[in-house]
Amino acid sequence: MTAPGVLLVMGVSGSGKSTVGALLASKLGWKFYDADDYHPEENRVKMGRGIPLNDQDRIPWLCNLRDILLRDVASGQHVVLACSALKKAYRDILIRGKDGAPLKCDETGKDSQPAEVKLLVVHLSGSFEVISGRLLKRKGHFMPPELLQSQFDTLEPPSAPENFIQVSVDKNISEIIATVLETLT
Ligand SMILES: Nc1ncnc2c1ncn2[C@@H]1O[C@H](COP(=O)(O)OP(=O)(O)O)[C@@H](O)[C@H]1O
Ligand SMILES: O=C(O)[C@H](O)[C@@H](O)[C@H](O)[C@H](O)COP(=O)(O)O
Repeated sequence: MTAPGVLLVMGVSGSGKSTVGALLASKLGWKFYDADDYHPEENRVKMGRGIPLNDQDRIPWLCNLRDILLRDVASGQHVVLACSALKKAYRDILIRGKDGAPLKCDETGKDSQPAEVKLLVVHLSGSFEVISGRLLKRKGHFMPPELLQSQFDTLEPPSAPENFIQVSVDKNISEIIATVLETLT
């Protein structure tokens, strides 16, 4: 496959996004962003209190991430982004922005290419039981395991025509990394 500009490692809380994303970026020599680091304080406080985020909380956060991706891709930088991106509309924001890809203008002011980010979605998919077991063991994280059910309720797994692969979280980390790297070659 032609290498995408961005690998989006997505899934519910505890599915392994941060672990897998950081390792993939290191193997590929790509830049790594963990979307958790970009949540405004209000979002972190809300989740910390056990209240799930809603669209209003997530959309500005996703728009900010989209701006970061666009900037990096425009400068030729390849990126791995670990981000829940639970709904298709959220992934669309990362790819095309909130109002669909605005047209980029060239120096003459004429419209040229839409500013779409070429992105491969890696969906880390698993059962509630396996993932909640991992969350209960994870220490020092602001996200309470009690929010996992709402994450599953919100999740819209990627489907055609999205550019995606689904990888089971039942695999060990090395197998997950190998599967993604094989897809890229
Ligand atoms: N494939 C896996 N097999 C076993 N443990 C895993 C796997 N992926 C992640 N973990 C563990 O599960 C926990 C949640 O992973 P993490 O990367 O924090 O998930 P997320 O970023 O999606 O919330 C961590 O303790 C991590 O070490
Ligand atoms: O969209 C959301 O509701 C959040 O982004 C959420 O999905 C994310 O999982 C938290 O930020 C916790 O972080 P972890 O995914 O690392 O548990």
